[in-house]
Amino acid sequence: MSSGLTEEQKRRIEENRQKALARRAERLAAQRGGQVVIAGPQVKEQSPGSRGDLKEEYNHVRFITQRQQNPNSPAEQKSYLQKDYDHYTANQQMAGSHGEQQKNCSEDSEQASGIKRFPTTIPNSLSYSHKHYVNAGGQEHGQQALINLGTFHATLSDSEMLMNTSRPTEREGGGGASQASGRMQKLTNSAGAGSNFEAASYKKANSVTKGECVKYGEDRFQVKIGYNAELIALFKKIPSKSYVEAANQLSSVVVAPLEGENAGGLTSALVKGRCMLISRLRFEVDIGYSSEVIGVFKQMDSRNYDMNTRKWSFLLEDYPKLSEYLRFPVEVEPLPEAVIQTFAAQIQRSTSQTDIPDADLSVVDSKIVTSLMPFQREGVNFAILRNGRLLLADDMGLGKTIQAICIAAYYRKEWPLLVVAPSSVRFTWAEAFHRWLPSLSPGSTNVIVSGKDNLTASLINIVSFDLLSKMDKQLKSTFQVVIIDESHFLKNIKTARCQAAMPLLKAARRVILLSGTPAMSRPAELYTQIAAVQPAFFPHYHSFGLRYCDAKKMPWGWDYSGSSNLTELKILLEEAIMIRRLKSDVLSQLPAKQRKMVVVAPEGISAKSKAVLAAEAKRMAKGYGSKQQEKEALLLFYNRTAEAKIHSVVEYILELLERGNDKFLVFGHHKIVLDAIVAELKKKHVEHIRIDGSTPSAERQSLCHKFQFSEKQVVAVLSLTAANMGLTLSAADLVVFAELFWNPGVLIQAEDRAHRIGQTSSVNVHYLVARGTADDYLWPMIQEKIKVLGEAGLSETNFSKTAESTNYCPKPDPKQKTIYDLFQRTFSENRDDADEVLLLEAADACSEFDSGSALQGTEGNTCSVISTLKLSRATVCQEVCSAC
Ligand SMILES: Nc1ncnc2c1ncn2[C@@H]1O[C@H](COP(=O)(O)OP(=O)(O)OP(=O)(O)O)[C@@H](O)[C@H]1O
Repeated sequence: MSSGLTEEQKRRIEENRQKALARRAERLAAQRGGQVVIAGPQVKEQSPGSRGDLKEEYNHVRFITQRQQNPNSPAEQKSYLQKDYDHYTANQQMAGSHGEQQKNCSEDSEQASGIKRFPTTIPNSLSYSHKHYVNAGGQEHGQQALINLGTFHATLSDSEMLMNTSRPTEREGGGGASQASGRMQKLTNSAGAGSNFEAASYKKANSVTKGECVKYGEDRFQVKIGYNAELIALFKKIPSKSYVEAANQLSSVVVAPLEGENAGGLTSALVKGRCMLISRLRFEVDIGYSSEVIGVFKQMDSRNYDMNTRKWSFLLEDYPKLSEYLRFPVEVEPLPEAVIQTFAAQIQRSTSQTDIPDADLSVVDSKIVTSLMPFQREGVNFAILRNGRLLLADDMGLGKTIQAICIAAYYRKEWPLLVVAPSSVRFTWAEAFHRWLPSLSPGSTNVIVSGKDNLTASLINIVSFDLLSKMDKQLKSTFQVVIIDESHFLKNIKTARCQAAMPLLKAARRVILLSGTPAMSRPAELYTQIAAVQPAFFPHYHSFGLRYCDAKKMPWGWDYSGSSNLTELKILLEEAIMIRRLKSDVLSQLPAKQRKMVVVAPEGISAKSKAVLAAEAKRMAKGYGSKQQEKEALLLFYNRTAEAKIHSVVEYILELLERGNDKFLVFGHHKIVLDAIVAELKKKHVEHIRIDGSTPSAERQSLCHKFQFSEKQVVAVLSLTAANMGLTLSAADLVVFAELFWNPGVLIQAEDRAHRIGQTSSVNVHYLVARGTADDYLWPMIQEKIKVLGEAGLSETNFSKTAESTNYCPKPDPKQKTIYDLFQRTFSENRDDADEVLLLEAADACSEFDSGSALQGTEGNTCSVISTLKLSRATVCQEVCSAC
């Protein structure tokens, strides 16, 4: 409403108002007479200069400060205001830190000390059971006297005021503020409350007269209110525009302004706040100061005041009562519907589930059930308690796969199952299903390799994110059970993969999202995953954004990149959506190393490479005349494997980076592999170190130091043969083998660059294995060798039990058997002649370039493989082997 006042009128009104305030402060100070003493913490006197530091939420403090800045304010008045301010400061502390804390500690001492305590109940007179209408014309209307306050700008004539003098009784007041009124409460303007909180609150406890403004004719309004002498006195002294504001400064009066107006036309009249969940049982109200609000708070049995945060909190069971009491013009943002739904049991005081019950997993293969570690079993229980819809956000390497398979198997009757995963791990998923669920028949997994494949061909269908978005026609068929591996790949709602997946997820009965890093930088990234698990929680992104992303309107639209109410979001997630354990939480249940075989995507291997490898295998299957020829053939096969794997290896490393993995080590043997990885890292501006045979020893330590202590260094690219010993790289807890090696000792030593003193975590080891390559023979051989070493107590770690790899054996066809035997013979039977010799040959051939190599100083053998290939040793060695 526009005032239409001249500047002079405004100034006079303001002056009058200041005077009224000053008078009131004086009167209240006299009433106190220095006798009301509040026990509690010593209140620090605030200097005027310090006011600017006060928190914004205390609107009344701002208000007072404005006045003090008013050059028209009399000096005398200033001193009152200063007094009021000091009182406010003292009482603010009392109302909160002291007032509430003393519920526990000072109420007893009060009696003993004779110190007066702050009243703890809201007056009954806040109700509307008796209305007294008084008008400026002085007509009394029966029981209802109308105070017609004239036009908004007029001055009230003192003598004309007639009042109904009947006072509301305790009984008439009913049992509480808005309970009786059933309508919105008007709580005081913070300015008034702040100006003399202590005395005001004290009086308020005994009697509060509640009223409201209503329109009366064209340009007038009335105040409907019960009798209140203080109010009448005030009305007589001030200009009408200031009535409501001034009235609300009286602690014994509550007047709701005209609809659409704030009291006295001031925006500060509203007391604004918001409710936030702070634990599974409690919520907090963050609100501007108001004595009445505190009065309401004190009616709640479960109230608690936090001295540090200066905030009030309550049990959720008080939420309905409190939200009923705190109504306009107390504007309190309620708890989101998602929170109310999730914590309905606590709100309704029914007992809430604290322990997750053990699910009956008798329908699931016993192999997987008995293999679950205790925390994994808890994860499965959590999922089943939530009807198979969850985000499993365990740290990397904690076995999300086994848990997801177990959860999905619990709902086996609802299969076919869809698994959506990064393309590099699709085959690893297929292997894992067969490993953990031996009851599955061999043909029950269907790995989709092209957009033309049938998405529902088998009981278990595994597809990459990218292919899923290309199979839109088939997406019409729904799956009841869906697993999404690395679900943060869906964080951007605009991507094709997300748009393809979301309808599927919303339609499915069970949704199992897996991610070690569900959000990497901001809550906005969680929205799609929350919507996938609980579509009803936040049907609109905007409401989620407002609550948790500190959404801000910008000239170009809404900015959701911030964060807000994170404690509440965390509790909500943990209660209804997500289970997340960090490695450190479950370290005692974990083995020191967790090895995993990753079957890389075969599409990464070109048709040409496949043909070359097939030709090599065919030749090998025929056998050779001498051992030397056998060795040479094997090494050639190994070289070809390296070439073939490059693309898939690089893809896997990029996926690890996309997941936001911390530092990790990548070991490879061939120079072309390391070169390709490094080239890609450079392209993507990923900081890394590289240590291979050409790295001078003087530089190795400084590179290691850089990797260990610089946050920026993400990847260490290492030569299997030149960097498997003597280096400490424990800043990483993930080791990736881009290539296999026939000597498990070398692999274990390489793993131990991360798994060594200084390592506080369990180390994850990923072996990248490509089908149709030398890996088909190397991998089972490595497993076998490590098993033997472990059984003989010669290896600290083995692949059994928790670190066991997938069963990955060459198919029992005669050709493969021959090649496998060839590998076994060459690399196992005669270790001195094979493993070390082959390894050292390469190093020896180029030791002149490799002064710091771990292999330096080893008795050299000639690089017989190379020489028999009739190529220049140095050239081939440099081209092939990264040790050089
Ligand atoms: N209970 C278990 N018994 C045996 N092996 C296990 C168990 N839990 C996990 N593992 C093994 O630990 C390794 C890591 O598990 P998995 O790949 O499921 O972890 P993850 O949490 O999915 O990690 P990432 O986030 O890297 O994908 C795998 O080799 C897996 O087989």
